[in-house]
Amino acid sequence: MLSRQIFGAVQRRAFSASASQASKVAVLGAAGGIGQPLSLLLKLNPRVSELALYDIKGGPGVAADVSHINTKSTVKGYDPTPTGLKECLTDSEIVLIPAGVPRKPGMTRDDLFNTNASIVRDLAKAAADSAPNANVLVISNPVNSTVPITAEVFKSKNVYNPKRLFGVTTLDVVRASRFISQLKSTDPANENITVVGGHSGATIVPLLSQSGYSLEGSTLDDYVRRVQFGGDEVVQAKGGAGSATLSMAMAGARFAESLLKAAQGQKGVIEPTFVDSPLYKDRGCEYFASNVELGPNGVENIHPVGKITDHEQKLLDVCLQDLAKNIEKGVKFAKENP
Ligand SMILES: NC(=O)c1ccc[n+]([C@@H]2O[C@H](COP(=O)([O-])OP(=O)(O)OC[C@H]3O[C@@H](n4cnc5c(N)ncnc54)[C@H](O)[C@@H]3O)[C@@H](O)[C@H]2O)c1
Ligand SMILES: O=C(O)C[C@H](O)C(=O)O
Repeated sequence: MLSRQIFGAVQRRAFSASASQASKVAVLGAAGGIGQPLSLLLKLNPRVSELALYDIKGGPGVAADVSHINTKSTVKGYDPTPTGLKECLTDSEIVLIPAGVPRKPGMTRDDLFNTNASIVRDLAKAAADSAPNANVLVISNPVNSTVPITAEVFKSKNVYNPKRLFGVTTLDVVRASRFISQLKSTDPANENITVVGGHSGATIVPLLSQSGYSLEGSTLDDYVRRVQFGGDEVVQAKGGAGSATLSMAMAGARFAESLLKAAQGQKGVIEPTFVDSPLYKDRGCEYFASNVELGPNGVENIHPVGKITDHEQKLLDVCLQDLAKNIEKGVKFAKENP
């Protein structure tokens, strides 16, 4: 009885409000380090009515396990075949993609490109064919390049809708908020630090000044570095067994929840995300992460970066140079390897 009360309270805290609308959510890579806890969190979300789990290995097993949780949604695991993938994707409102290999110590996210680019390309092809109107949430790294790859695939099949493609950068904001709360002894739940740019190293630009903080000198440098290289902290600590999975699952579930809230009519839902953006196209960046208001059609309004300090401007200038190269690499790959 007590455990039911505790579970209910946790569930209500994690996902407020109930859903009236049917929402099928698919996870591609559902048996992985991120995929499993992400599937668990989605099963706890009352806004999800149907959970579709696909992996090249172990999808049905994860689905059987998660399906015993006593929430209303149905859960199905699909066989690792083209038909299984097609059925998993069909009628999905949201498709989350955490499929691909994670980093080991000493690797950059770009070092994952050779393996993950083709995995994401092939899953994007299947999504473009079977779920062309879904919101596609790319988690697989390097996000700065896998999002452009996904866009090129959708463009090649004439179904690209820039309002429905998202690189998931939520974890950067989660970290930036947590790390400032540790420095300032505040409640991290009340922190929401804006982070713009992309999702790797110097392309991750926290804008502390916009939350009224003014760290100086090495405290500022250390903070920025920790946000930019928070992923490496986890990769090091796991010592070869992968990268962030649990915090990422929370971040991915939060982003999916925000999209569902917006789709179900809630106004003013804002999340940071890496999208097709007008902000820095003139600097070679077709895609850029900033705060984005979500709506029933996906992207509703892309917020500009706004007022920043000279220090933040310098970080942004470095970011844009790296980001343009990462984006170009993804576009080139997709065009040369259709
Ligand atoms: N965006 C972010 O903030 C963020 C955060 C953490 C990790 N990541 C990235 O997410 C990816 C996954 O990380 P992980 O720790 O879950 O890795 P993992 O190896 O634990 O899991 C990956 C899963 O993908 C599956 N997979 C591989 N190819 C597939 C395909 N073609 N179709 C379907 N499934 C396939 C594997 O079988 C495996 O179950 C990595 O690229 C990692 O770098 C991104
Ligand atoms: O660091 C990684 O490789 C995984 C992820 O992008 C992260 O930020 O934790």
